Amino acid sequence: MATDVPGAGAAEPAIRIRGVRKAFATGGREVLALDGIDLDVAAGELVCLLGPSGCGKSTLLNAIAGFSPPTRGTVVANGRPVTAPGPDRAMVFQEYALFPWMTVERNVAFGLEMAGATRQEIRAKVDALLAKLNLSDFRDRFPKDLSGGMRQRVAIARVLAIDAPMLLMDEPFGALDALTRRNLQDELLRIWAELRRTIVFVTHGIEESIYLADRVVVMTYRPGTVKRIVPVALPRPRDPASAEFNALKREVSALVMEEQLRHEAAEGRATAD
Ligand SMILES: Nc1ncnc2c1ncn2[C@@H]1O[C@H](COP(=O)(O)OP(=O)(O)OP(=O)(O)O)[C@@H](O)[C@H]1O
Repeated sequence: MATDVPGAGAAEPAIRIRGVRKAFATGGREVLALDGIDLDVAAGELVCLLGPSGCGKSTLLNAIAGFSPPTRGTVVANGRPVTAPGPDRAMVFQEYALFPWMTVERNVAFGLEMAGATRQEIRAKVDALLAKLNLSDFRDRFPKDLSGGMRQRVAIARVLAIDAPMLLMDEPFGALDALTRRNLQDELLRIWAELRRTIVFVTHGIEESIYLADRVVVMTYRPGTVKRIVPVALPRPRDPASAEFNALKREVSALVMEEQLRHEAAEGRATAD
């Protein structure tokens, strides 16, 4: 089917977003968070949603997750219209979302227990995931005894345990220091290369988006629309010090900066009102 929708190709995409608009009513006022979003994400693709605070990245991710349906437009994921959260779309949040009263092992096993897996299946899968994420020595610890990076690893292991074909990640590494962040980015890329899940990753880190993504979707400040899609054709592992990486970083920074300035101008107007 001929189409000019960004990302649209011959194969059925993993995510098909058409005409999505999302308005929130707050204090008698309407906030238009998203408008006219058209986007396709291919199966196995890693796409970053990038833009300044308030441009609607989380709102769009929540619409894909089924947490908050759009006011208008449609989201189809894995061939089915999204009307509610589903086990085919696993979410990873910035604040880990672990059960504090469960050990690492139990946290990772939880989704499998809920799905009715046998004790043997659970044991095999949890062992493999803990090994994959370098957590085997920490299986009996509680979240409070782990660093932020470790907790986020547990959160990722937990989501991988349920075998969702799609991972939706909302600034998952935003609270981590630079070194831990790079480590987890590398682990995510390693796991993604092995398992080839579809990943939609929200960030406001320009370097992070270019380091990770097949395509960076730069969004406009309110209402959030797709401003530009920047394909990142650099081979992995990517070198942030390389000339090619920096050329892309300059291009994406300029786009984000335009929206940041619009954001500041809008806030200035709101304060003056
Ligand atoms: N439940 C809500 N009620 C009212 N307004 C909301 C609600 N959720 C989001 N908004 C507004 O919609 C806009 C987009 O918010 P959203 O959180 O999606 O942006 P974001 O790009 O993810 O920002 P950040 O990077 O700060 O998380 C913002 O102006 C926000 O205030």
